[in-house]
Amino acid sequence: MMKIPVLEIFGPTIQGEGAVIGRKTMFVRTAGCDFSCVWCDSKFTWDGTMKEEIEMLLPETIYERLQSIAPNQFSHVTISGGNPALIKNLAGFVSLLHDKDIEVALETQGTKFQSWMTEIDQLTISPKPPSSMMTHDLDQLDTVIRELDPDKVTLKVVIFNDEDYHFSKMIHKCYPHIKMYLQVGNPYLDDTVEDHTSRLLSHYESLIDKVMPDSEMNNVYVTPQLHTLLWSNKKGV
Ligand SMILES: C[S@@+](CC[C@H](N)C(=O)[O-])C[C@H]1O[C@@H](n2cnc3c(N)ncnc32)[C@H](O)[C@@H]1O
Ligand SMILES: Nc1nc2[nH]cc(C(=O)O)c2c(=O)[nH]1
Ligand code: SF4
Ligand SMILES: [Mg+2]
Repeated sequence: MMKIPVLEIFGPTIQGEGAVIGRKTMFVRTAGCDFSCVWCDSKFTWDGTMKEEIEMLLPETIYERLQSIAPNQFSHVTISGGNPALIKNLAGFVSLLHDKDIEVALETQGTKFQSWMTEIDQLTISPKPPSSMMTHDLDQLDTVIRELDPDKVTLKVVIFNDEDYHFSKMIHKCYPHIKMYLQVGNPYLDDTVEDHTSRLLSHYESLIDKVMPDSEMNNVYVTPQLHTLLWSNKKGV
């Protein structure tokens, strides 16, 4: 079986984002991304600063590591990155987890489709808004979304400003049948910032204030990143 480039294995913790926010889960974070968002909270997955720490691991080894740090303490694993959708051979890992009765979630930005993605229980696609300084190829996004079961997919757009909000509305209009999460952007990537919780909550409140009067956004979920409210942008939580 093929090996997977892994940068972090941690948990149990709460899933801080999206459709299963609050769910007790383990995280497996893969290395490498095809984007370089200016506000990426996991830059170490692609900027080269941690390249010595990347381990090429077999699915069985990742499972053993998960069990050794949290023996029988989980029934859910979230795969994030970087962009785990760059990896051609995650099928074996996903089916190994399913064989053990473990649910599997995946975080990706929607630039690549792999056949194993149809096996994921909760797939979050997070198209990148203008503030990221990335230009999302919307045809590519559409190709990925068309391959997936709408009931297992959610969209999650990170919002820092009005342009991002407009972008989220455009995406929501294109895919009204897919659940849409608006997630407030975290500008405090240095986790030593003072008062991060009250600052983040006030950004969250501003986003709520934007959405509530908007009759075109009656079907959306508006969330903070729960883990950053608690722990700022600390690694490994
Ligand atoms: C680090 S990314 C990894 C998965 C994939 N590359 C993606 O972007 O969807 C995980 C999630 O964190 C979100 N994210 C990254 N930086 C953020 C920030 N500064 N504030 C809020 N959300 C952020 C991304 O949009 C994505 O939904
Ligand atoms: N607790 C927690 N929840 C998360 N949800 C998505 C995360 C990610 O980095 O993809 C993340 C993360 O890094 N930590
Ligand atoms: S796509 Fe995800 S991992 Fe890649 S740079 Fe953007 S936020 Fe970071
Ligand atoms: Mg994160």
